[in-house]
Order: sequence, then structure tokens, then C-alpha cells
Amino acid sequence: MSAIPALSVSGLRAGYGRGDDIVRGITLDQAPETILAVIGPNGSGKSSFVKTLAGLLDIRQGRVSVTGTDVTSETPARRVAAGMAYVPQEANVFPSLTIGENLKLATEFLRGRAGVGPEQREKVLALFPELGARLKTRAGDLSGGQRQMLAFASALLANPEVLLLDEPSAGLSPKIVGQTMEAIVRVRAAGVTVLLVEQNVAAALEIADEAVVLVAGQVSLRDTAPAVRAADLGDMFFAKVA
Ligand SMILES: Nc1ncnc2c1ncn2[C@@H]1O[C@H](COP(=O)(O)OP(=O)(O)OP(=O)(O)O)[C@@H](O)[C@H]1O
Repeated sequence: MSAIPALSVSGLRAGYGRGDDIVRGITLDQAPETILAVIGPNGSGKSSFVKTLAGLLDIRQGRVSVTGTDVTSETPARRVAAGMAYVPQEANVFPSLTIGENLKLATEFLRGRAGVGPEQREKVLALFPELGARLKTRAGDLSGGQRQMLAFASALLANPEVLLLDEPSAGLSPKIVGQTMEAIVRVRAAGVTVLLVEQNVAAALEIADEAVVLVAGQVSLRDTAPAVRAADLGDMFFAKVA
């Protein structure tokens, strides 16, 4: 691994309200410009983990850093300013606004973040040419796959080091899942580090460099994507955890 991980998480614990911890002591480093897939059974805490990284769930214990900057106590907005962008699973675009308006709004609150502006907009539109051709189309009129591209593009306008994606394939047809995964590969090629939470294990492992398997809020396996593909995930996904 190069000197500074793009994302560094240590001893992370988080939960909802007064409930038990859902994220139960996650530690991991992610090298720059890689795709790390986060997979695991339903309810294992994948979405909660990524929400905690984005600052939407209070950290009870542990630390999170982005390219060496500690963001543990930062608000979600300041995490974006520090280089971490997040695409939630749902409600990730404004359906009544056009593509152009969505992209404009995405940068509205980003003044001060280096590398945000017309040049970044050009770079992002070059990654998603189908968006640039349809700037006046309402986001609500886009297909599921196109909407996902718009959500990625909006997040990338912040010029992030790390892009957090929560189940981008949810609800998409197999063909569109493939196109979405290809788009994620283009994002990595553009120099962005991607943490990809996915239910679609096969699709995620196809494009990931490494993967972690979360079970009951803990890392039960961390390895290269091919090694995780070869592992007996059934045992891990369905084992009873105390
Ligand atoms: N808003 C919430 N309030 C309280 N508990 C929640 C909330 N959201 C999730 N949980 C609980 O946290 C646990 C983990 O859920 P989470 O959605 O993070 O898992 P997941 O691995 O992403 O699951 P899935 O693959 O089904 O989306 C579950 O027990 C769930 O009931």
C-alpha cells in the first residue's frame, strides 16, 4: 500500500439512537484509486457502515480519515469538503429538476473545496457523455440506470478522493447493472477511490480490486476480489453469529 491510504477506518462503532451497536469495530485501510467492495448478508450493517463514513450516523467509537485527514468529528458537509462524497441508495437526485439543474445544485454548497468548478464539470461530463447530451431532461424522466449516472456525476463534481456508493445496482436490470459497473470502473480510472456497498456480489466482485465481507457489523473476511470470489461465502453469509 502507498504511504497514505485514501480511506482509513479504525475501530469504528456506530448505531441508531439508544440501540445496540450495528457497526461493531470495523478497521480497514483502502489504497488510493482502488475499488473496495463491501458485501455481506441482509442486515449485516453495510448501509449503516457507509452512512457512518458519510457522517449520517454518529460515531460511538473509532476514527475515520480521508487521505490522512481525520474527519471523525466532522459534519457530512465538511466530509465532502475533505474529499469524501456519498451517493445514497435512494433519493439521490432531484426528480423535478433537469440534469443541468441537478448538476448546478450539486456544486452550490461546495465553495472552498479545491478543484470544484467548470473544469471539473467538463471532466465529469466527459465520463458520462449521455448526461451532457440531455441537460434539459428532467431527472424524473430518466431510466433507473441514467438516474444512477446523474447521482454519480453530481457526487463527482465535488472532486472527491473517495466516493462512497450504497448499492448502486438496486432495482436495475442485469444489462443496466453491467453498464453501471462499467461507469464505476471509469470513475476509478479517473483517479477516484471507490467504496462500493453491493447486494449484487457477482457484479461487485467483477470490478473490485479487493472486498470485505461484513457479518453482523464486523469484517469477517478481507481479501482480493478473486480470493473472495473463491471463498465459501454461503457459509459466511448464513452462519449464525453470536
Ligand atoms: N434507521 C434505522 N433505525 C434503527 N435501526 C436501523 C435503521 N436502519 C437500519 N437499522 C438496523 O441496522 C441493521 C443493519 O441494517 P443495514 O441496512 O445497515 O444492513 P445492510 O447490510 O445494508 O442490509 P441490506 O443489504 O438489507 O440493505 C439492521 O438490523 C437494521 O434493522
